[in-house]
Amino acid sequence: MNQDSIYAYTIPDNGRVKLTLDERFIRLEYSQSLRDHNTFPAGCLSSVSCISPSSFNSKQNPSILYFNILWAEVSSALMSDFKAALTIDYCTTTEKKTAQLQKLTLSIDAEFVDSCNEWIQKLLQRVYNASAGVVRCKRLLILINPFGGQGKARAMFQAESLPIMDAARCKIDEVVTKYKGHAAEIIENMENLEELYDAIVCCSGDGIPHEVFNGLSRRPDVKKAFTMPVCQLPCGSGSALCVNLVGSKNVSYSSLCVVKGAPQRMDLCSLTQKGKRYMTFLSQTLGMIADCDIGTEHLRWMGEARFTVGILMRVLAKSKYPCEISVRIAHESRNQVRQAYNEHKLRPQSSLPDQEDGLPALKYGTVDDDVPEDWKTIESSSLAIFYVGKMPWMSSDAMFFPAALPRDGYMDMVLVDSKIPLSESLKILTSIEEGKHFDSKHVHYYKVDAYRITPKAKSGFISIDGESFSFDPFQVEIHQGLATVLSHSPSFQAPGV
Ligand SMILES: Nc1ncnc2c1ncn2[C@@H]1O[C@H](COP(=O)(O)OP(=O)(O)OP(=O)(O)O)[C@@H](O)[C@H]1O
Repeated sequence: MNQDSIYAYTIPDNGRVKLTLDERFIRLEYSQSLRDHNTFPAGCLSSVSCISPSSFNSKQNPSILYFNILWAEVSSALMSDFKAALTIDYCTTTEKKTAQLQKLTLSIDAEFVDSCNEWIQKLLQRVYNASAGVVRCKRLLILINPFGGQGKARAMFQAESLPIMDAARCKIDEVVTKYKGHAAEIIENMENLEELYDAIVCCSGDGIPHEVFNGLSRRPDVKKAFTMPVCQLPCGSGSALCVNLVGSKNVSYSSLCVVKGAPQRMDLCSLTQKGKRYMTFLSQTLGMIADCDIGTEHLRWMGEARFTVGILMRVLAKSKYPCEISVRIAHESRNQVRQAYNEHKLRPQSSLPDQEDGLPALKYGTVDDDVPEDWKTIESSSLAIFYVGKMPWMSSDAMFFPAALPRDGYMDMVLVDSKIPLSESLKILTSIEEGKHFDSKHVHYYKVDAYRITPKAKSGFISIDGESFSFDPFQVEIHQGLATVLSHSPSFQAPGV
């Protein structure tokens, strides 16, 4: 027998199955009699149900992608007829990035238990690629916001995520947040956080990751704290962190990606306002978008649709938001932004500057200091959209920043004036889903590394990572690769520019 192959038997009909470790998947070959009768192993109702469509070779030779495999083991208790049970826990996945937990149970001859265990060790090395930083049996701190989204976060976690994490032998500690700010407190104050857990999983919208990054920034050993990977299960009305890292709003598929994720560095920004310093990982906005985000709380029951409805109402009303923006622009024209995107996309993770001890010093001071002389100042009495983002998708139907990259050291800034024709505003609005507004001449798209915004209206909304902030001037600057996220891919799940 090839050492990458083992033989097992289907239960109860005892058909012979050869399982071979291929490059990216286990190949299953059934004996002729099974193929003739079109029967497949228990836990595998048909050839299609036990494979991922992308790895489907033929009906006769189904396969299970290593990425989809959670665990495998041989039971120590012998079954009847001197046989032991081999079980493989895995997920079937679809092209739309949904996942369903499956279990394949086969029997093996008792005399082959040792060689089967050796085969399983080889399998698990491929399933969890340690050299790529993938940790098996992860110890996960799950932070659940019971009110996130439509209040279903806990039930979603229990039903769709926990079975997958259990099957992957993860160690789960669940904490339900009790009040706004609780997640930040937990992260700031937990002793030995970095020794206890392999990742923090936010079972929520984007509010809890925002709190987690701020909690990490307040820990005594900031440098070490920011090596803690953070990720999200999409259980809120806005779950942009997950949409960008996973490319799906399916909780089961996102759970598979948590199990298979490895730490990846990501840029994080500092924001100063009214004498305080905060961390922001996703976005800052004032004007129409903030109005729709914060000003549509009464439409929360609509889920993500509340953003779309809110924007449409304001575009039709030609709402404007006077402000002064001072900005340090790195790439201004569309061509420059495209070129920067393509250069940075290929840059390896190892080229990041070494992180200093403690929270990085602010290169450009705070919002209370003078604006640096080389910044460009834009005064606008008719601005409609001021939106700055660090990730392409702001929600699963809005790719506002198609050129955003995880660690290029820039934020992407979008400015749109309210004076453009209504037809153009509507065109921009309908092209945001696929990021096509990037090419509109009415959209100003910059890559920037720092800016300040001063609202000129008496009242209004400011939204930072989807959280409501005081309607006062604030200043933001980027820290390249400061944070760590847990992701199965080093890139964002967006097509780019
Ligand atoms: N137990 C709690 N009670 C009240 N608020 C809470 C609680 N736990 C967390 N929060 C706060 O709820 C807010 C929204 O959280 P989250 O982002 O998870 O949900 P969401 O419904 O998706 O919201 P959004 O889409 O606006 O981000 C955050 O500010 C968070 O701090």
